[in-house]
Amino acid sequence: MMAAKLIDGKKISNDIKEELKGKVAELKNKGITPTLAVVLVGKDEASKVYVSHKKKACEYIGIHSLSYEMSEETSEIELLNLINELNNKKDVHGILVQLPLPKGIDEQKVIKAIDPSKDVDGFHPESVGALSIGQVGFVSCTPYGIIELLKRSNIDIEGKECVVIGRSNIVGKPMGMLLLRENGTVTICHSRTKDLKEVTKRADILVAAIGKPKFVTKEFVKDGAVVIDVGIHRVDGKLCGDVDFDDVVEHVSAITPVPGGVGPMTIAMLMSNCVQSAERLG
Ligand SMILES: NC(=O)C1=CN([C@@H]2O[C@H](COP(=O)(O)OP(=O)(O)OC[C@H]3O[C@@H](n4cnc5c(N)ncnc54)[C@H](OP(=O)(O)O)[C@@H]3O)[C@@H](O)[C@H]2O)C=CC1
Ligand SMILES: Nc1nc(=O)c2c([nH]1)NC[C@@H]1CN(c3ccc(C(=O)N[C@@H](CCC(=O)O)C(=O)O)cc3)C=[N+]21
Repeated sequence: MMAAKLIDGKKISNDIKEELKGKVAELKNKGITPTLAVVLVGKDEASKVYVSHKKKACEYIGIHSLSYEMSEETSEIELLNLINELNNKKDVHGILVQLPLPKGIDEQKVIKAIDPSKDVDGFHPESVGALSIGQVGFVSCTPYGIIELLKRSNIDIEGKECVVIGRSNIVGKPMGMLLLRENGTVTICHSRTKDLKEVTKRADILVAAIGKPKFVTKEFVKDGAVVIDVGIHRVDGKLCGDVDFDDVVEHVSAITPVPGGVGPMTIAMLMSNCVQSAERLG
């Protein structure tokens, strides 16, 4: 039995937002108002919630947010035209197209249309490429937020066994790249991994991004490991993650809760990327 330390993503994200407020004030003194364009297509309920959180965070920090809500019937061409328009607007510093997009719209094509210098989600192939070869570019907000959570909780990554469950383009893969950049020894698991539990039990730092509620139980976790829960699910009206929190909490040295862990950090890093973009683009 050990006393697990709760990693407070809400508090750490608030610290980051306070720091950003100062930077936004400096930019405004120079006549620059950081501006984020948020594009929401269709009627996905979860997306609406996340987008509203993003707008609220912008307001709090002083970032100007432009909102584009398009119907479920929007065509790919209409969306590409809007992105092109936003690419050409000098006073827009960040463009975010909320995923998932309705069926019939090619997500990769849409992401590719965003000017990489405004790609605050870090999803453009150029941003992904930059991350993988160690060049400057926007980093995907969720994994970037997880690195900040670890650093600000004084958890060392260097030399540690880091295991990521999930290999999506927006979480698992960039997470692996970032942990590698921090000199972790990285393993990425997925649905074809054999003996998943044997692999995850090696982890000093275990990141769960599977998309299955309470999937990770204590059988997956080494005593004293650090567990980061990326998952977010609404089950019986309550939020939970990919980790069975109550089952593992006694066995870990530190863990992120859901809600109040990784989610708020995703938003904070999006804000950080917007400010960075405004600093670069002017
Ligand atoms: N808090 C936040 O800010 C964010 C939270 N999320 C949440 O994080 C979770 C993951 O998101 P995302 O990466 O987009 O999800 P995806 O569904 O795109 O990816 C899930 C990954 O998990 C793997 N997987 C699925 N089942 C198993 C299994 N039984 N054993 C091992 N691996 C498995 C899949 O493997 P394979 O590739 O082989 O199919 C896939 O790589 C979701 O709950 C999502 O809602 C997402 C983004 C941000
Ligand atoms: N282009 C794009 N960029 C994204 O960054 C993106 C996306 N599409 N599509 C969906 C995922 C998911 N995501 C979350 C953001 C905030 C919370 C968040 O704020 N969570 C709160 C609670 C949220 C709630 O109340 O439901 C928490 O965990 O405490 C969660 C998940 C961003 N994503």
